Amino acid sequence: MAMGIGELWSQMGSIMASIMFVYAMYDRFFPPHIRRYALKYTTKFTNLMYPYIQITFHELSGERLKRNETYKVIQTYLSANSSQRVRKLKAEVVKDSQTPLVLTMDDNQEIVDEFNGVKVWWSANHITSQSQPFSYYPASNEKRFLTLTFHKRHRDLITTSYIQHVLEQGKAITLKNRQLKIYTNNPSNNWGGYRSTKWSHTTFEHPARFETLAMEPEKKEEIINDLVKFKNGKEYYAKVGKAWKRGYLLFGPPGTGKSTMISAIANFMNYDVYDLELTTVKDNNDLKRLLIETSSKSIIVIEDIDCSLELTGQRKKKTEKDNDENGGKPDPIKEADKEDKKESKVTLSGLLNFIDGIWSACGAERIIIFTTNFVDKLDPALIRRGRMDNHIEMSYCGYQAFKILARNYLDIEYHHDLFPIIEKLLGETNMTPADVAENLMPNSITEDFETCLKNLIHSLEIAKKAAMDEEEKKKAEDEEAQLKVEKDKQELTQEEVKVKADGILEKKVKENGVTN
Ligand SMILES: Nc1ncnc2c1ncn2[C@@H]1O[C@H](COP(=O)(O)OP(=O)(O)OP(=O)(O)O)[C@@H](O)[C@H]1O
Ligand SMILES: [Mg+2]
Repeated sequence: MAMGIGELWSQMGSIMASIMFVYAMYDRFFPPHIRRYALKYTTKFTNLMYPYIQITFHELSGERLKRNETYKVIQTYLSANSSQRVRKLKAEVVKDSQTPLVLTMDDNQEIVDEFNGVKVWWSANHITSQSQPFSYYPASNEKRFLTLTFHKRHRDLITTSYIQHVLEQGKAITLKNRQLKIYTNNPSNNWGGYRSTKWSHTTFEHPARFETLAMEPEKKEEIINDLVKFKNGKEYYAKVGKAWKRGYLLFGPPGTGKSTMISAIANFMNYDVYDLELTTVKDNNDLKRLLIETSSKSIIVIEDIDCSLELTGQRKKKTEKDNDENGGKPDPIKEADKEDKKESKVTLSGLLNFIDGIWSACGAERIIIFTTNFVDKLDPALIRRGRMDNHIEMSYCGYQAFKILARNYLDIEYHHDLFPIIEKLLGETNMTPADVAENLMPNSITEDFETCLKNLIHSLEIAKKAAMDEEEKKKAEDEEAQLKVEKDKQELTQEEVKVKADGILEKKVKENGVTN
């Protein structure tokens, strides 16, 4: 294109001026019907001569003049792609974004974009209207719009592929820049009030990332690959006819990083987190209503699923056993706990429906995560593959995990002489990453990293000794219990001999009649 769009406009301007002059003449000398006729044909003529097509995107649309999402998305695309080339920019504060100040092109500025070798021109404009319509937004009689200009021979390419490309890119940038949120459900009992909402939220700013998460590198890699596959799996899920969602079960002792892993996943995927507290959900119906109000690209988390509700078969059996241990009487503390949970009537089948019933089809690209300290307590139906697709064990700190913590907390990137001792001790005792991390933190600003490593060795030795003592105590208790069983058995045998002897005697008495 030899001629710039600005130059072209100035030429068009002089053509239009001549046309206006002719109109003015018409206005004076010709009646209205002739003028209308002339206008129709001059417009046709101009369109024939002008080889460009223009599309406008207005900032406000609809009867109530709501802000048009497409306008915002295009603005985001333009400011990310071409704002460096514009001289006059406008700074705008954007809500819920990591980059709150966004620079967009100012009025009457022009951006040239290229798509598949085809040039297009974007310009920002406004018109000032006289009347003041009703609007949700601060009073303004300026109507803003973006104009896209392109040659008519590229009409198909631009109206189908290019606009689609701009919207997709703009949305992706908006998502990437958005401020993540963490939601928690309000108790169902409080939903009725004026302007009450089912979820409350705040910004999610947890610093956990996969790089700082202490676990075996191969396992971490596997999880990351699984997440990437899920994120890019839109077509795959559509092809196999499955709802685009994935379930993760994180299990392991306290302090092994289950909650930290959830934050790392949220940051990695750029998803919001819905932290679902089941005990405050009244019934299955309310559970469905909560699900409907979650958005796509989110993680729904139920922490400590084994404690959330009486969802497990085993738990019920355990309660009965507890009562037996209590001489048949119910334990008052556990009874009070049960009373608290009675408020919630969410059932296992309600939860299963929530996860993969027809309700899970509303919205897409969602991850559901359960965490538990006791995986064996859970009902198999709840965690079967297909529901919880990926079972991840978060275990005690191994040597590889320790090296990540040493890098995080002490900036040790290389091998240290004390590492082999730590490696040996970690192999001999169970210490959670939370405890290892705690030991690696300097107790005062004067403590250097070597002292921190020695502190850890000291704690590991104490833990090892405590574990050995515990093991010996358990062994002694087991032996004692075994001895008791054998003694009881012996006593029982003597008793049996006595009963047998009594029986024989009785029989003889019966046979011989009353003895003298
Ligand atoms: N694998 C880990 N990598 C990095 N830091 C960890 C890891 N595990 C635990 N931590 C540290 O320990 C703290 C507690 O960990 P976290 O809350 O994730 O444990 P958890 O498994 O969720 O425990 P719980 O079962 O009690 O909920 C975290 O704030 C983090 O600093
Ligand atoms: Mg936790």
